[in-house]
Amino acid sequence: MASLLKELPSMSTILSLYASISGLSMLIRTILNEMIPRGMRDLIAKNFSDFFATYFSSDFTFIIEDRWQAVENETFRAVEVYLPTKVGPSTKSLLIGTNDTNNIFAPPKPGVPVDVKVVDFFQGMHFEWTLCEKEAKKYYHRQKKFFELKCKSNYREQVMQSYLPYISKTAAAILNNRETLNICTYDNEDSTWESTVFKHPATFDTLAMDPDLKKFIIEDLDLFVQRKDYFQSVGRAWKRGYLLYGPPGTGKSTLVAAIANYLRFNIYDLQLQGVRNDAQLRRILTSTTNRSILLIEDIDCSTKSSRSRDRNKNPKEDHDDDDDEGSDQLDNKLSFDPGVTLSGLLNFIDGLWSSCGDERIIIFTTNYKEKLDPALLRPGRMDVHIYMGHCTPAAFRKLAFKYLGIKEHVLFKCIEDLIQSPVITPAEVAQHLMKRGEPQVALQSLIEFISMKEAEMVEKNEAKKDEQEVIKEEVGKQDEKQSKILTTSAYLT
Ligand SMILES: Nc1ncnc2c1ncn2[C@@H]1O[C@H](COP(=O)(O)OP(=O)(O)OP(=O)(O)O)[C@@H](O)[C@H]1O
Repeated sequence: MASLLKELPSMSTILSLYASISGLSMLIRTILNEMIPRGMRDLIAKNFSDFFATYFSSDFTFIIEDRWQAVENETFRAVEVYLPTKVGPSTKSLLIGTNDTNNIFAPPKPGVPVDVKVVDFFQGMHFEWTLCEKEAKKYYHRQKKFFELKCKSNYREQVMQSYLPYISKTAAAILNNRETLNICTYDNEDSTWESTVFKHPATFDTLAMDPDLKKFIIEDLDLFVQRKDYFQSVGRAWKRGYLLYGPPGTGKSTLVAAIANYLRFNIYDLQLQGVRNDAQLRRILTSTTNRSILLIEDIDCSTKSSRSRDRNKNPKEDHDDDDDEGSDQLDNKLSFDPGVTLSGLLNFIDGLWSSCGDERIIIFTTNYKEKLDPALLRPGRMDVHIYMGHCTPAAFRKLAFKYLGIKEHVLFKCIEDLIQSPVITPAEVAQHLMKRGEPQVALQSLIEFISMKEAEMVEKNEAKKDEQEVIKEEVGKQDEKQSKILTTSAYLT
């Protein structure tokens, strides 16, 4: 111990060493202050402190689950779109595949496999992403997916303020420029939306319909996507409902395809028949993503009309129906499934659940608007009602150009005269124009078809007239009989 104390430097040596170090540091500081400008000095100091803070900072993990408070988590969706673009050499495996069933040569798209680390750099920060899966507690619940984002804990603020908004923006740009759209149908067994590539060639340009109506729809869609702030300021959900009605083959489905292609929105095609109850309907609807179209075709088959078909099966229901005839019947069960109500559906359209999700288009189609429940037609429910009617001369010219590549023909005048009255649908016109050979052959066959349909219609109308005459005569006879009875009873009293 004594020898150890002897080896220690003396107090005066320590003091003189301290004096020399502080003198040297003052000299260095003075030189640096003289030579390096203030801005540069601050930057160096900041980088030094950042480096030490990062180096000694502990790790932090963000968890981004696929659902957020009962709805789809848009942050999860954004990361799902963004992350495959960051798969680099440090990633150990890659998920690849394509859902383009129309094209077996379609190049596979990359995806992020479960439990594989993906590294990303943003503004000098280093991030590690992993997609994880959590087993469902019950066999009929779907597996939960979530992303883990690992970073230094002092990046937290920047992740929230800049990194995640940057990811959302990038994902939106990727989705906007995507080449293919998806159409999704609900798989009841797996309780998920199954998607497949949607490659419908219909556009507003190929759609044969009244030019003013077409212009109106395009302007309405443009206005809708531009008015996020407006919807917020008037306290309405950023949604737009379209009811397309008209006879079969007039282009309702084609218009839906044209809208999807125009807006670059995916389509969720929901068959209400398969939905068990309102709770499931809510789950299905809240698991659709933003910037999408919810399509429910033949909505009339889900309401009053189909229920009346079922009446024959259940006389008790028949009795119930008679009681509330003419009312909104909001709480009546839809016929195909006693668990789904129209009110459940309306709740999502303009009720409390309507605020779930942004930038949604809801489209109902029907061949029989008159059969729809009045509750569905009330102002404010479906914003725009669009009638898709029989083929007009303008629509015919559009189809002729589309199918035959001609703008004029000697037979056009004859066809235009024939279709002044609503006899033929665009689908029927298209069917004839698709015939192989010279345009003359196709147009001739179309003329014959329209003439035949017109003759059929005249015949039907005549038959109807005759029937009405007979009924009128019958009613007249009944009235006469009744008045005789009344006169007799008046005499008797
Ligand atoms: N207005 C139209 N413009 C262009 N093509 C049309 C039009 N209407 C119908 N067609 C053609 O007819 C076919 C059937 O049309 P579509 O399925 O869109 O009719 P729909 O009104 O939806 O019929 P449904 O009520 O039976 O579902 C389409 O494949 C399309 O090629």
